[in-house]
Amino acid sequence: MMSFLEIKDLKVHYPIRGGFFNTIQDYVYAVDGISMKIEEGKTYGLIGESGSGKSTIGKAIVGLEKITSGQIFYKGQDVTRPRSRKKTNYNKDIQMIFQDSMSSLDPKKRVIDIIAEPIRNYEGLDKDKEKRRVFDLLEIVGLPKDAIYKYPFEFSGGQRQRIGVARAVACKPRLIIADEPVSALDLSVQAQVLNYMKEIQKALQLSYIFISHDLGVVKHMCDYINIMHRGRFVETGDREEIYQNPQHIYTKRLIAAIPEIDPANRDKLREHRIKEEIEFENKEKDYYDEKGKVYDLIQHEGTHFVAGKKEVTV
Ligand SMILES: Nc1ncnc2c1ncn2[C@@H]1O[C@H](COP(=O)(O)OP(=O)(O)OP(=O)(O)O)[C@@H](O)[C@H]1O
Repeated sequence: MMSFLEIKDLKVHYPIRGGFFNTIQDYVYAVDGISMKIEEGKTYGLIGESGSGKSTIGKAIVGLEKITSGQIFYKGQDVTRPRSRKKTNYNKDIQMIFQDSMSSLDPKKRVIDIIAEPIRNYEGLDKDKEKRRVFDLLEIVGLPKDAIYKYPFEFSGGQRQRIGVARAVACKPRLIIADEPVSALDLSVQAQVLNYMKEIQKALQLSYIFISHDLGVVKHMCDYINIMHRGRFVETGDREEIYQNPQHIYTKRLIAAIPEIDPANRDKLREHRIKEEIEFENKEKDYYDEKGKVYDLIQHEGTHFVAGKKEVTV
């Protein structure tokens, strides 16, 4: 299938200023050369530890973060510069939702105004049609009609996250970038939110970029997974390739860190985790250069790519 969005060699570097004249002393290489292709109806995981650059990629794609270099193509058009985005509907078609629904939803606004905001920005429907659309959206995300005149604080965390999703899908986007959308929620509520996100995906042919630090959470969501470390992809592939046949020492370590629910297996898992930690330390120089930078990706097989020195990965 053809991809509708392509990210090429994206870099976002933040200057670190200091000294008497507040000059640039160095850079944080938050995102340092990542490429992705997004197809319709698919889910892509962006997984890595805190600080690996996941959120920065999401924000750079939706225009909340300035891109240092690289390109974004949408429907074949170069939309890297914000000014070039209008004619392709890029800003309407690519939406982002965040982990903390309490701070991302305006507490002074009622649900109708929160959800209708993008509709007002992009479609300008008359009041009746707008209200009907908001009712439809509430139904899609499983909230009652009377939610419409309430304020965000009147809902639970899981319900607020549904409001965030309703707002994100209000103008029928093609891609939603979901930044840790369930990590602030209880386990049981996490499953509910993930399930309806999947249902909405099917109904609307949506694609997702799903950001998480936890490979366990995204296991059943993602078709493709990009494992991220130090601003770069260390391993990319489809779900089976990553979970069943991980190649990079960092991916192996992340998989070993997935919590074990069954108490009978916990000791075994702890041993496995320690083994992977030792393996990581012993083999680090094969997978990272002398400055600690992740090597370029090399094809392992099919859609499975692994960063490392050639002799290690083939
Ligand atoms: N505005 C900024 N100025 C300077 N450095 C920044 C800025 N925003 C992010 N960073 C740095 O860039 C790196 C990547 O941050 P980012 O938030 O993308 O990571 P993340 O993988 O999403 O982590 P988390 O899961 O904690 O959100 C971090 O080292 C972070 O400290």
